[in-house]
Amino acid sequence: MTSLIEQAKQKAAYQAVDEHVLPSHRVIGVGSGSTVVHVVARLLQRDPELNAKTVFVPTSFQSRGLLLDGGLTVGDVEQYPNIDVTIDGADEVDSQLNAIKGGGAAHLQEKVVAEAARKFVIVADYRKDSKVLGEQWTQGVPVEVVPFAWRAVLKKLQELGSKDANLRMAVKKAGPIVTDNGNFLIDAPFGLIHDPAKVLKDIKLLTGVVEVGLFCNMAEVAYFGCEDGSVTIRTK
Ligand SMILES: O=C(CO)[C@H](O)[C@H](O)COP(=O)(O)O
Repeated sequence: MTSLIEQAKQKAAYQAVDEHVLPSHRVIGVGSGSTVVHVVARLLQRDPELNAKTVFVPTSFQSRGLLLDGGLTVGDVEQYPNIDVTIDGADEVDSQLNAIKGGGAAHLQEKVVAEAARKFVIVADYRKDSKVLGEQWTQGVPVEVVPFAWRAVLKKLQELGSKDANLRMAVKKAGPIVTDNGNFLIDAPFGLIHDPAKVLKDIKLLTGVVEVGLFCNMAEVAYFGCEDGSVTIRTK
């Protein structure tokens, strides 16, 4: 039996695909994570002739695999810098549509693919819906760092106020997780984040930081699958 959470993810993903992936679109950005599995499932239900005329730009090893397994054509931002729409999940979304991403360690490519799109759409279940970032997602802001600089960046993050910042460790591998880009990841909790754009800027300026999992003023719309089976749509 499908869990409530899984149903919520599916509802949000299906509705977002139905409302934002248009027959005229030729390049679609596809995010990463468990909600995006449902995005790809819905894309695969479209007219195969339409999908054959469309290129899909993945944001991780995981989403590339989903697209290839589905027989879809994949491309990258180097070939397709102008994306019609990108649909991705999120770890938390605030009332202004700012988001924390990077729970799956993929936020660098996710941000590039989202920024390349004319429209960025978020899909999530009800647990991700917050007024202020940091309410629900308490493990911290994901910060991708070059391995050489991790300890220096950790210290700077602590100085910025994230005293519990920590290197994300791997499961089923000794040592830290390594991102798809060969980097390390620090999770930096900042409590409630009332001004995410300021936190993003402060962290991004630290030498050795590659990308920060704060997506500010990027999403045009978010779809939240709710516990009662409905979908809440938040627009700017
Ligand atoms: O940012 C991400 C990966 O870096 C994901 O979109 C985010 O973690 C949400 O994942 P899920 O849909 O599995 O809850």
